[in-house]
Amino acid sequence: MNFKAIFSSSLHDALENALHKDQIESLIEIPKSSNHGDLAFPCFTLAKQLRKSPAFIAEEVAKKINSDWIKRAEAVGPYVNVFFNKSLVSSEILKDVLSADHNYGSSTIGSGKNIVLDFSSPNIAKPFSMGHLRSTVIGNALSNIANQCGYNTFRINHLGDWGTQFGKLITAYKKWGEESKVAESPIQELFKLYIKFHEEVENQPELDDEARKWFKELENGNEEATKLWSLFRSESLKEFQRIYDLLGIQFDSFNGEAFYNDKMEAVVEQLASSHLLEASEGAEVVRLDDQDLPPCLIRKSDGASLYATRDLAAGIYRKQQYDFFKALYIVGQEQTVHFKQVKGVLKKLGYDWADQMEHIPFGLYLKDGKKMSTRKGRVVLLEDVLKEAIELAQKSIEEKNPQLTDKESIAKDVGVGAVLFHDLKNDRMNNIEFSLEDMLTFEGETGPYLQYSNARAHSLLRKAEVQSIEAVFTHGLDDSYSWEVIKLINECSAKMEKSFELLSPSVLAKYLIDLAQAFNKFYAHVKVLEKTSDYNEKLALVKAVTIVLTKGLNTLGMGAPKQM
Ligand SMILES: NC(=[NH2+])NCCC[C@H](N)C(=O)O
Repeated sequence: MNFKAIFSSSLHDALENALHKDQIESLIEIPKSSNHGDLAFPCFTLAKQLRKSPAFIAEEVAKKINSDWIKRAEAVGPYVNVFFNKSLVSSEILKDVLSADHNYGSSTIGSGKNIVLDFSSPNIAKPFSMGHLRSTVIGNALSNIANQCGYNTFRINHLGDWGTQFGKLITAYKKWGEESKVAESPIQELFKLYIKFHEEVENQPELDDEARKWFKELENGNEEATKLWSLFRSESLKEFQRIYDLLGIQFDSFNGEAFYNDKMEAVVEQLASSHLLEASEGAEVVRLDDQDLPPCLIRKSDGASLYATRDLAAGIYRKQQYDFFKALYIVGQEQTVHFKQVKGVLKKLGYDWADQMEHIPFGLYLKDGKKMSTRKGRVVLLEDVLKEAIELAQKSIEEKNPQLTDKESIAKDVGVGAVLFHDLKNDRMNNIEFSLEDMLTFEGETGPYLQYSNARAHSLLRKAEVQSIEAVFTHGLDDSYSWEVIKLINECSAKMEKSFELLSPSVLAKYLIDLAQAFNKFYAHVKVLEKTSDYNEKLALVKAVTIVLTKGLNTLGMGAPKQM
């Protein structure tokens, strides 16, 4: 139900075409205090046009407002304030929600359009960093939000599984590596080897040449190199998969950088034949001075390809494969220049669709105000974080609700949800202070608070012991607490769309907090289980809250347990 459209259409009739409908709609305001109505129309623009005082016009217009949905219109100074017919409107909205059920909130604005999301994309043989966590969580939520808006999505994990570092790793593994250790804890061992390489190279610079040679071998398909590389890759993937399983996140493709190994030559040739490739200190680059960007390095002096070369090939491949409406790259802000360069080069090749590629950056995780990094000892391993969150959730359930049957899976939903929500409620560009305690409290703007509100609504429905709620409402709800909840429920699909438009899950996250807060106020003031004449309506509202909260939580990538 579109409140603004109802009001503006009624205003349009009242104003006898003095203003255009769109113009009216853009002028309508939501009053700060609900004492001033649900919507208000300021009469200044009209006053100028008609050369009468705004207050006089407000009086005239208020008298002419006439709609079944609107209970009362009153002039207050220069404003026309309207109050909607709460019982009529709420019955209508509740009918909508109950009949749409879990489809409520979905829309079709994106139907027939494809969105490619490149997210998570950790680097093989390196720990999964907090930055990768943010990319994973934000990318997953954006993909779900896009689906709710009707878009088709393709979720791609662009694994960092190619590049000169694999030459280093092969060199180090051949010198110091042990197969059994790598099999036991692959990423830890491989990362150690990588660090050892960097220590040793200080005194033995020839190691660098060896590493370069091995990467060349790898690029040329040498059997030994390829075998080692696939071992590193598959062992690392196993570890990453454990994290994805914990998070409940899936991908459509794990085509990482290596996938483009046989697709880069074509791009390089195209660049050459378009006379875009220039020699620079033995390497080959594309100059982007005209875009105020540093040159994009395409090929090193030894012929090896680069990160950017692979992203160029990937961009072209994805356009062909998915004919995307948008290609989103959910990657930390430190790669801003890189993505500008990739787009810049593609545009120079005449690919105007490069404008449909969008880098979606995000801020850092901080610990005690400093960047949480994998290098300087401030490393926090993600799997440990998630496991600790789950354990803490389990303890709290054990204390609060020891008789629950499904404790383990609920603890997982709550623990993981806490970590996810702590991230997603922030505007994505903000830095986030990492604190497990803050994440896991049941009060304030947290994941557990949302999940708990939803579980509380479910528990009311269980206690009411009704088989099903009939969507036939004879009374309607007309108290102010229900009304606040109803108005929020009605915003569900608009919030989904806004979240996608701004490519920010925080819009949805904040909306869910508002809804949970309004519901908890309702719960505190309205005796839901008292068999009043509007008993059925109250239960319908509670049911509608569970539908919207569950939809919202799932869209953010969180579980929505019915009990906790
Ligand atoms: N198409 C891309 N470049 N995606 C992002 C890759 C992120 C990269 N593996 C990193 O960890 O920094």
